Amino acid sequence: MTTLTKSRLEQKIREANEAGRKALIPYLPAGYPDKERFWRELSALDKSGADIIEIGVPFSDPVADGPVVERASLQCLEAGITLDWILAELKKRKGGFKAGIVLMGYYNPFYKYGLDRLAADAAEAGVTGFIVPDLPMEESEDMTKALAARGLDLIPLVGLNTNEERMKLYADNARGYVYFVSVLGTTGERTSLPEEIAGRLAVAKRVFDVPLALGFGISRPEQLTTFGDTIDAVVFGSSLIKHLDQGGDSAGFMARWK
Ligand SMILES: O=P(O)(O)OC[C@@H](O)[C@@H](O)c1c[nH]c2ccccc12
Repeated sequence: MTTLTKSRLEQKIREANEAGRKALIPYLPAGYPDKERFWRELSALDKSGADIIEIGVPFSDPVADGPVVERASLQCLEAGITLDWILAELKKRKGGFKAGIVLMGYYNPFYKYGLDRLAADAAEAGVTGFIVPDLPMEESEDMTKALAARGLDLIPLVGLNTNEERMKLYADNARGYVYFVSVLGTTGERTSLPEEIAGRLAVAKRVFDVPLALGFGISRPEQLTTFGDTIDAVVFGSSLIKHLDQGGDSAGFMARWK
């Protein structure tokens, strides 16, 4: 594949690492907790240290979402949040965020929108990448191509059950960063992370040139101490949503990570 420009997402993570810290990637479902406040929280995340912001596209059958994310995104779905709305609202704010913007969503709404149109409109709206948990690598060529034509990345998800051979296949096309899923199961906070993570991360670190982001079940920096430099970025969703539900704000949540 021809790489026209260096990935903005990779750059964001490298910049954070050069400043001596892990890149921070908060996740919020689009339109959560409500349409207006969502954009305020997004700006607050952007101003309080987010390097990349992952925006969830609500979907009726979110197979990889745990209870907290699922409830939040269903609420957004019921409030009428659509991919069109997300792209139109982002377009109005283009250039307003320092952080890279990634859309996380299931394949069906993207496919229905039309992959070329999606890539064009997303680029216009300032989006820099996509995460599509239910799109297997074997079926991702069309989307990867459509996105690449606009300089956008499709972020691969790898996990504890991804063997080295398969990681190498992903590595051929990996751009932006690799999302390493810390648990076998759905999103959501965990009291402890599986012990085999460190070993699998070490393999991933060897195989991939792009940065590694760890996500699923992360709520505090202390959970990361054992992984040292093998991870370059951290993703958190459920813990941020809960923090907002309990009356907190995004800036307060981000302060934990300073
Ligand atoms: O909620 P957690 O455990 O912090 O995990 C991140 C997560 O919410 C976000 O990245 C995400 C939400 N739904 C997903 C589906 C697949 C992969 C990732 C996601």
